[in-house]
Amino acid sequence: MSTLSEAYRDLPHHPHHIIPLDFDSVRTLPDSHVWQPTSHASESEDRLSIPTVDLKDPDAGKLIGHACEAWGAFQVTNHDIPLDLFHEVESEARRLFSLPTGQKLKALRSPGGATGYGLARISPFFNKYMWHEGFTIMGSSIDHARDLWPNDYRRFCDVMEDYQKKMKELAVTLMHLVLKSLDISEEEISRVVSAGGDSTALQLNSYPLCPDPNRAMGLAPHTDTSLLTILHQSTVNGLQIFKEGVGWVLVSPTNGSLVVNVGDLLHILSNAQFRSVLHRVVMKENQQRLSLAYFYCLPSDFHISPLALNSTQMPLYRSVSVRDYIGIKAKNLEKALSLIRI
Ligand SMILES: C=C1C[C@]23C[C@H]1CC[C@H]2[C@@]12CCC[C@@](C)(C(=O)O1)[C@H]2[C@@H]3C(=O)O
Ligand SMILES: O=C(O)CCC(=O)C(=O)O
Ligand SMILES: [Fe+2]
Repeated sequence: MSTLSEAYRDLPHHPHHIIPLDFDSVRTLPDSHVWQPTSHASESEDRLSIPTVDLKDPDAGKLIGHACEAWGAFQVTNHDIPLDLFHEVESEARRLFSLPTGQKLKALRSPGGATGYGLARISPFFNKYMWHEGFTIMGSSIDHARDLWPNDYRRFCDVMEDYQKKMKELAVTLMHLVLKSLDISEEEISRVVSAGGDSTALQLNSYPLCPDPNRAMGLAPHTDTSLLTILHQSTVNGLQIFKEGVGWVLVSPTNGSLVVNVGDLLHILSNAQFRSVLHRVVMKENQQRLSLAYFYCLPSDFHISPLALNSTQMPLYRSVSVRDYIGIKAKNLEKALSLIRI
């Protein structure tokens, strides 16, 4: 077995970094959740934003290539995924996160597990806790859903399955456009894209209503491990991406558009021509925030190395299996890429 979940199985977490706070029971922000004030690129933040690409534009591939180079992220419109589907997934996510804490803990991610309810995997790297709860799905969600709703789990599973299917199709389309813009041979493109097929994850994120949003952190700065991540954010602001020389730039939700960002695996594959982008979620508004993140990855036994090389370029990264890279990242977080540099 070389599934993605298997790669996470041998990287156990302490329960302190799995079990979220009982958010409903706290009236003031506990000290364990108070972060230093966060900086903003205040002036530029309002003017600058990541590029938007219309997927039906004949130049979409070129535009996506530019966006991945300049920003490591872009928004995509005209993707043909019906708005209703986002609403259905969000409504099921809301149903899950509004369960009583004791009930949610029945689907808790196990210490050596990859799926289920819990804190973000990056939690152990920070000395404060994030104002966040997540639910990770890899393939079928039936086992956890049965534990949560013994008599009424079908709807949740069906909606999540439908969403993952649509996301996979979109991810394949985007991957082809992205890799073509890198001047990679058709053969290599097919090898990478077809390998990605079963190595995906869907993460439901909830940022509950917070008693002191200015001193809390939704999701701490991180890059995704994926090739590409496709994110749907509900109507509430909070996502920021880091742009070199500018600072943190807000990515406002716009109705029906999806945020796509470059992950570490594409960063390696592109020989750093495309950069995995640092992003975080700040607590801006007095509302619960939901997001749906779909990670398109590669199987754990896939050996990844820079492919986008012309005759004069040297590879910047050594070849590494996805399993080993995930292990390096689990120990070193943001230093992982520099640790595999040649
Ligand atoms: C396929 C993935 C991608 C994971 C791990 C695994 C399942 C859950 C994903 C996230 C979701 C939240 C941020 C992140 C940083 C986290 O802590 O868990 C992501 C991580 C990664 O991109 O590394
Ligand atoms: O909630 C968001 O907008 C971002 C979520 C995210 O970065 C992730 O799940 O990796
Ligand atoms: Fe992320």
